[in-house]
Amino acid sequence: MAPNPPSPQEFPTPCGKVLMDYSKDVMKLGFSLLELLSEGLGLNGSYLKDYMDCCHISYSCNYYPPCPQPELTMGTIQHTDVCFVTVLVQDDIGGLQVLHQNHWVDVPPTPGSLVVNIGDFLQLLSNDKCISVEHRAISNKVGSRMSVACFFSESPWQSSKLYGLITELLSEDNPPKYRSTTVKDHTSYLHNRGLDGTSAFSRYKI
Ligand SMILES: O=C(O)CCC(=O)C(=O)O
Ligand SMILES: [Fe+2]
Repeated sequence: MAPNPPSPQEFPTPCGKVLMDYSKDVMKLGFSLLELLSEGLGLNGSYLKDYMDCCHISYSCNYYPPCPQPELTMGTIQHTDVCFVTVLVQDDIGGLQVLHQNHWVDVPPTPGSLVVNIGDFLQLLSNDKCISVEHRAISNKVGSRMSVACFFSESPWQSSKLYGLITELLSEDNPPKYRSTTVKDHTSYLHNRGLDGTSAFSRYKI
């Protein structure tokens, strides 16, 4: 959706306008979140947005049909998001779960609310101050479910910038836990590896 949104003809007719309108608002929200997260990390408010080579926004629009035997399958398997931040809107069916202290915890839908996830790159940049949450979506037999995840990242195809611990956060007490990587390298590693449910971070551990 950004920086180069598709042309209106490329969208399915019912959702083109609504996605474009939503994009404008969710971008404002995403940039405010990046500002707050920068401040939370003790950095200048514009730090994270400026640090990203080019803010790339993509969507994953998920449709989960009802399933007669949900215990035999999975909606979206365990993973972390390959981005800085994700803003997710879900309908009222439910199914999203996060891994907390080795237990799967439901993230029940709250009308009018959005879910914000930290992604892999923010964990890498912040040296684990922000944690890229393991999550999944389970299937259900109640009815079909939809969710739209908006990822704030950088285009894996357009940038070869190396992302690692933010230098301002580096100190004797806070040495880098991970080696730097590019969005392209991390994305292609995950695509080749597939969704096997293991953490991607062990690969970068120093
Ligand atoms: O459907 C959901 O609630 C989660 C979707 C998700 O994790 C994703 O698209 O990355
Ligand atoms: Fe996700």
